[in-house]
Amino acid sequence: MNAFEIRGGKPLKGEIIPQGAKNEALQILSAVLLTPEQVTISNIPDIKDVNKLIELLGDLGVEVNRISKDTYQFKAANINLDFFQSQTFKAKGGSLRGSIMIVGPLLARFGKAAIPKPGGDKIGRRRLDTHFLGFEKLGAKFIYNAETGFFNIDATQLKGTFILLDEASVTGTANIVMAAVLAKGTTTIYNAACEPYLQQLCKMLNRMGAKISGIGSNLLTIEGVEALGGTEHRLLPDMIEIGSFIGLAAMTESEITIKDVCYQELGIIPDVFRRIGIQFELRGDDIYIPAQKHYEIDTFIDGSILTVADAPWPGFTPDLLSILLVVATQAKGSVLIHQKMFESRLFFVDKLIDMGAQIILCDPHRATVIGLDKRYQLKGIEMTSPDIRAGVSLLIAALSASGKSVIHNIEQIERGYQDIDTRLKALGADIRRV
Ligand SMILES: CC(=O)N[C@H]1[C@@H](OP(=O)(O)OP(=O)(O)OC[C@H]2O[C@@H](n3ccc(=O)[nH]c3=O)[C@H](O)[C@@H]2O)O[C@H](CO)[C@@H](O)[C@@H]1O
Ligand SMILES: C=C(OP(=O)(O)O)C(=O)O
Repeated sequence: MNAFEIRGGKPLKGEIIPQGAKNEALQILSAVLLTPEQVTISNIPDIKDVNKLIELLGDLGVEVNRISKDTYQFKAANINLDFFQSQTFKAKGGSLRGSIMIVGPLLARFGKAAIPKPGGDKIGRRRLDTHFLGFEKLGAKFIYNAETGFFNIDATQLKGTFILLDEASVTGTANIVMAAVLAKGTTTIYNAACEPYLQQLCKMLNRMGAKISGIGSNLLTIEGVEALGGTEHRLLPDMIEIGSFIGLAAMTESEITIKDVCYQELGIIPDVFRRIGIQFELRGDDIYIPAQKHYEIDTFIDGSILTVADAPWPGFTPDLLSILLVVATQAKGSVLIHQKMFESRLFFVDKLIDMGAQIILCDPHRATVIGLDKRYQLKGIEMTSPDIRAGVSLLIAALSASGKSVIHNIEQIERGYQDIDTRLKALGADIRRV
């Protein structure tokens, strides 16, 4: 297992280009299964999760052609439906949460699918009810085989209907949309997730011939069509990477420019970092963060302690809460971080406490951070990354800390951040793989 060794406490400087969005990539790649025609996708990040899904598509019979570093052509003309029952599929599909999103397109196009219990981060219970309830509403039947660990799903002809989602699940909405585009009649999805990556998916599907309206809202209407054709699609920059780099700059007192961020797609993210006290400017479509010694956490208007909580889009994404928490440890003031969606994502704060941060873990969902205002520097330690975003938060903490830190289990970080050590080194970070 690889680890990063970091010698922190050095300011960084320079420009960084965010990678294409991991979570958009997983939706968009699944959608190539909806057509026998060619789909070209660009700005694909070269990261573990995405590469695993591309490999899985290849195993299913999709012709995969890498035409440049970040651009691929896909052609799902001949799909091998028997691959579903194989142990290879079980192992590969089971290790990647995003693999659940191949079910919607396969049901839509072939009337059947199977899926092993999917993986992803161990950040609390992660149910899939929304996906399954949605498919069932469209007419699919599920059989779970406890012995093999597979869900087998059958649907001779999906039929459009009204679906009120039990929660605004991101991958759930994407999956149901992909199932509904080829269903007979009209599907209405209420309480749909509406984050930018889903909007991107719906726009791409419309370019392929689908009829989806209400894009960007929580009420999607999908008129089923007979077939979809090929298209070209470019992924947005990864907004979680962008947020991570804003946090990195503040914590390490660095002057950093984040290039081509597609600012209009970042929603409330910049405002939340501003409320933590971080200053930055929009220059064209770049975010410029000056080196800043101190930053002060805002209070609510009535003077009470600021709370930052996650919420379905356009609320603040849960994937940036761990990063915000780390950044708050060196701010002036206090903040309550409330992770509502996931119940095991805050336990990594014990490592930050070991490094010298002042944090009270109130319960599995809430942590109060008492900012040090840089009175004391965090100190480097040896630690293990429990999940992708905690991993990057610890990396940011280590880069700001005095002395040496070692972060183990960096596979977790690398499933979502491309060449992170090389890109940080280019900014002047002292980081090496051991
Ligand atoms: C591959 C991928 O795209 N993963 C993202 C996707 O996961 P994913 O699509 O798996 O997450 P969901 O949106 O389904 O839900 C995430 C968690 O939030 C809870 N929940 C969700 C909606 C809601 O209204 N109330 C609520 O409590 C769910 O029970 C679940 O525990 O969206 C999550 C929420 O933005 C992100 O953290 C993941 O990075
Ligand atoms: C939790 C995440 O990913 P996944 O849903 O793949 O576990 C994430 O990207 O922060």
